[in-house]
Amino acid sequence: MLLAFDVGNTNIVLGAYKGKELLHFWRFATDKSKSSDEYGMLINQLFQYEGLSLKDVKDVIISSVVPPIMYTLEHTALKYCNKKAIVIGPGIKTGMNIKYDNPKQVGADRIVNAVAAYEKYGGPLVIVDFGTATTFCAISKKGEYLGGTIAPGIKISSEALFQHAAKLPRVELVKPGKVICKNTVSSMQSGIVYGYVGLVDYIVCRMKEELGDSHTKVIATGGLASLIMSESKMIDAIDKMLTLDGLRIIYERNKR
Ligand SMILES: Nc1ncnc2c1ncn2[C@@H]1O[C@H](COP(=O)(O)OP(=O)(O)O)[C@@H](O)[C@H]1O
Ligand SMILES: CC(C)(COP(=O)(O)O)[C@@H](O)C(=O)NCCC(=O)O
Ligand SMILES: [K+]
Repeated sequence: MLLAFDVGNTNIVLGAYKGKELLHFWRFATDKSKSSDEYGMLINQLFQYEGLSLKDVKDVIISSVVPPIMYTLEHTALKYCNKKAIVIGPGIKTGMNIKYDNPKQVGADRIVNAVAAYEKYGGPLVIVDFGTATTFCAISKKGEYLGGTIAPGIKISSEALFQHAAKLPRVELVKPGKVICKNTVSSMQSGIVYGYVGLVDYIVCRMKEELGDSHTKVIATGGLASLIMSESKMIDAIDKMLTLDGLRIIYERNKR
């Protein structure tokens, strides 16, 4: 069994693969104050609940955009799975040519998404990942990582709005159905959700123009993808498991 960790700034998504099959996945908070034993016990409990055993873990692979948690998670893998984790970074074969000024600067999650999406859908591609930040990545027809855009995430944008205005409450992220709204909550929901759809469609539209290929596919992933997809004119499909699948694919390319 392969244990794959996708460590984001808000959540860790953990997947257990048997070959190509995703047996189970779990999502828990990224908590820099948790110890390796606390993560070990958490994972052990999740495994037991599903009738799995940590003894069956053959390898561990980690993609992280949160450097300070890596020592802890690598230690968890060593102590509870008896494995040295494969960490996405220098020395790992991704099979993707990274055209960033400094390839080391690209978030590991963006590269992993790109590898999975190119393998599953082919290029050219735009990938939109709705996480703490919303990232847009462009992949060429021949599978090069060309670069992209980073925007503030939907949740943190809405938090900022309520934190900085005394009379604005925290609102649920849903579509209010109109943009001429007659109360504070709906007005904020309109600004956040429809405003965000505008952001996404504009960036994707420009990316397609820069790519210059009308066959460009647009794939969305991340927690809040479905909320935006339902209004967007530019997103072709949602693939919730993109990052975990990318980890599985990269693992296959680097098997020891
Ligand atoms: N299924 C979901 N429904 C609603 N909100 C979600 C869902 N999953 C994640 N979120 C929210 O979306 C934001 C981004 O989450 P996530 O995709 O896990 O980000 P990251 O990869 O940066 O950790 C978080 O604020 C999280 O609370
Ligand atoms: C842009 C990100 C913060 C997104 O992270 P997430 O929202 O998944 O937590 C992450 O990919 C990152 O830290 N990237 C490094 C900068 C870059 O990709 O250029
Ligand atoms: K992510």
